[in-house]
Amino acid sequence: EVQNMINQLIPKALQEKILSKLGGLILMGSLSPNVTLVVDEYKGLSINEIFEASEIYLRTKITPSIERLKVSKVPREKNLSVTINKGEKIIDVFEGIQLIWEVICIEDQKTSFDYEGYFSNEKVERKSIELSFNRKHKEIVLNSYLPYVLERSKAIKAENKAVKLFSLGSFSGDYEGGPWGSVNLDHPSTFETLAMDSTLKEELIDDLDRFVRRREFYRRVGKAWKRGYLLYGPPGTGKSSLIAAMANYLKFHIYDLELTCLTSNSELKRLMVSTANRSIIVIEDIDCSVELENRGVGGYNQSDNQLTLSGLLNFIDGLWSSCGDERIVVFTTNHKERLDPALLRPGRMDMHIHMSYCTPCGFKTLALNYLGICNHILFSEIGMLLSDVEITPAEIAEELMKSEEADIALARLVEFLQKKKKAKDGESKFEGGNEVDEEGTKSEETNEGGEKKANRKKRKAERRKCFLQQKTRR
Ligand SMILES: Nc1ncnc2c1ncn2[C@@H]1O[C@H](COP(=O)(O)OP(=O)(O)OP(=O)(O)O)[C@@H](O)[C@H]1O
Repeated sequence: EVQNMINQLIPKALQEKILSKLGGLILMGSLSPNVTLVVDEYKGLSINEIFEASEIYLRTKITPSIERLKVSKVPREKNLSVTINKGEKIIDVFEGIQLIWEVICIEDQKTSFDYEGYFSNEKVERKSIELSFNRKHKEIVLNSYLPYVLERSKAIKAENKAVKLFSLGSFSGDYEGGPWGSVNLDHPSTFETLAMDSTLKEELIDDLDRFVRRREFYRRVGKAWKRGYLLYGPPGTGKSSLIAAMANYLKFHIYDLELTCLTSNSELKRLMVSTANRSIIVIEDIDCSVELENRGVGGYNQSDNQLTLSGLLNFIDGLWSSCGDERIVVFTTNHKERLDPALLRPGRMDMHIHMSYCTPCGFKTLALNYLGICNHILFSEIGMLLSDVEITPAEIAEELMKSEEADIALARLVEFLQKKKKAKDGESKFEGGNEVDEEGTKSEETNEGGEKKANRKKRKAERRKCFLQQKTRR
């Protein structure tokens, strides 16, 4: 009754003010046993992170009894967003404590003056979320429950995030990524579909998991929160597919850093600082991207007017990596043996990952991906042939795509592998007779392949540059 009288006589806002002035000491017992936290949408001009997190968290707590929901979708977001409407209440339980959430919307008048001094009143909606619970649980709510809501919302956000591929020159029309243009990645590659050594795959997944959960560790030991991977192996063994699988697994955006588009360290720095946290910076074909070796490797030439390997490495290890969080850098190469020792030095790239020719185990993953089968009478023959010849997963994938019938596709694959084996047997006989000559020819072939690739990359870079220039002119 006393409580009712107080409620009738003193407005709620005034009650709260008195309570806070008295430190809540005197009237606490006689007033409501509940306390309400008001979470406004904005704090000044900035969005209130707790509001944002609560909204996301409450989406997962929607029950069938809720009558009014709001649904929306923003451009480029994959999923619809369903939230509770104003006035609706949601009950949550945390460590046995009952918590009541309510969405509140208050219409307000906003007075503004235009440049001629006329003022106008416009109606604005102020949104807030209220959280009520028994006041004796205040400490638990503030110290455990709200941090939990923040953590959960972060995870939910990450799950729903559309992974993007940022590159120089592939503009989607928006400039949110600064000099980078972006498209949704939509690459279907995942660790499940990736044909690679299963132990290595597990090691890599563990490494990534450890990396993302060690924010405190990196802070404690004073290391920038970044990880470097070097992927090496012949073309078509899945290096790009692995990068896509990593991005899909972590929900990190990819920045495809094409070094051949750049001319100086300062340009590189500008691009690197405009990359976002929780992203993977990819530098493909580092051995033939730019002639870094001729540009002052090892720190002799630190000029900002040139692009140097030392400039790149110093920046990755130095200032840039400490400007942000959760950075992953991936270098790929088809020729690890051609890399500058500075890149291979211990501590530079945390993990060297060899993407090999297709193994019998990798083949089983591909057969499951492409034909939907886990076993077949031809598997053992294919396994034996694969141990004899060097075939990339890309080649196997191409063969498996030639028929939807597993029997036909596998029979064709056997034929294909047998042909390869015959060719290889013939080659090795030939090699036996002309050992010295062949070695020379072989290394020339490899060099030629490398040069061809370098030329291809140069042409691609030229095209990108042209595109960028046109874009700037427009
Ligand atoms: N290990 C793999 N697992 C599953 N599919 C693969 C694998 N390797 C290659 N493929 C298939 O072959 C295609 C080409 O492979 P990918 O581009 O990933 O190879 P890469 O090693 O990056 O080649 P490059 O060195 O020429 O860039 C992929 O789109 C995929 O379909």
